[in-house]
Amino acid sequence: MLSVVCSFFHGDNPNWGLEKIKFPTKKRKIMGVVIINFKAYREGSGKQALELAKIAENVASRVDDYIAIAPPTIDLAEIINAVSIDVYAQHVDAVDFGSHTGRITAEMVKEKGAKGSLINHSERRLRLADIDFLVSKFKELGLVSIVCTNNVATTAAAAALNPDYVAVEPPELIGSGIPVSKAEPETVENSVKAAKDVNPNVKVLCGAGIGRHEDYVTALDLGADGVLLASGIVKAKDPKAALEELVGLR
Ligand SMILES: O=C(CO)COP(=O)(O)O
Repeated sequence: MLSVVCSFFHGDNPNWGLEKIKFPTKKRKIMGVVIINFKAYREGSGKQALELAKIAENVASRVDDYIAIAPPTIDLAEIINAVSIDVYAQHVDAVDFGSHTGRITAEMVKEKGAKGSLINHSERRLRLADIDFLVSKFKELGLVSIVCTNNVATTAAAAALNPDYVAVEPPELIGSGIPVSKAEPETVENSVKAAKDVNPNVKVLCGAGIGRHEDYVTALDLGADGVLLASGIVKAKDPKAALEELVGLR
């Protein structure tokens, strides 16, 4: 996957006799997965969630990267009806329909049109047996499973359950603005290796502190299929500009 990336053309070509001219860096041509988790941020819920979803849809329409969103559950139905990009839940409970007050089942989010869900986010951890239950249930229902993990060992364990994606996010870097792909490249690289050793079909995302184009490029260079991110876009002063920068449109 080494150079899916090839996204930089630093431009002085001596053959053209234009040594002195610096051509602008051209960023596009990176086609990974970008999943934006709105969490329970004020900027990512209610009316603002809808605005953010439309921004993601607009940017997605201008690139070949796979851009999807995970808004709060309460906003899922409205957003799914309003945009054409894939929408994921942030969490579902490991239960079937039944007497479970306040719970959300996988069937419920599927009925609303969700593409899948994050499972076991570090802010919403589950027991191993529950993760296994959900991954199997998602397969039966045709939902896409994204199992979040915190390190190399748990990434390998999650990959063994055969989800569609694993997403490694060191909790100490979440929301820090310090990108995992720069601060802990070995975590990303070794997670990719460990996950693919166990399950060559699983796709691997990394997340925590990702916000800039170079963080995304580095993640792909390290072998990841893409990034899972939140605050870098959701809490940005100008989320549209931030997402455009992330995917290399500016
Ligand atoms: O938890 C995350 C995405 O699920 C990462 O959050 P930040 O992008 O805010 O670090």
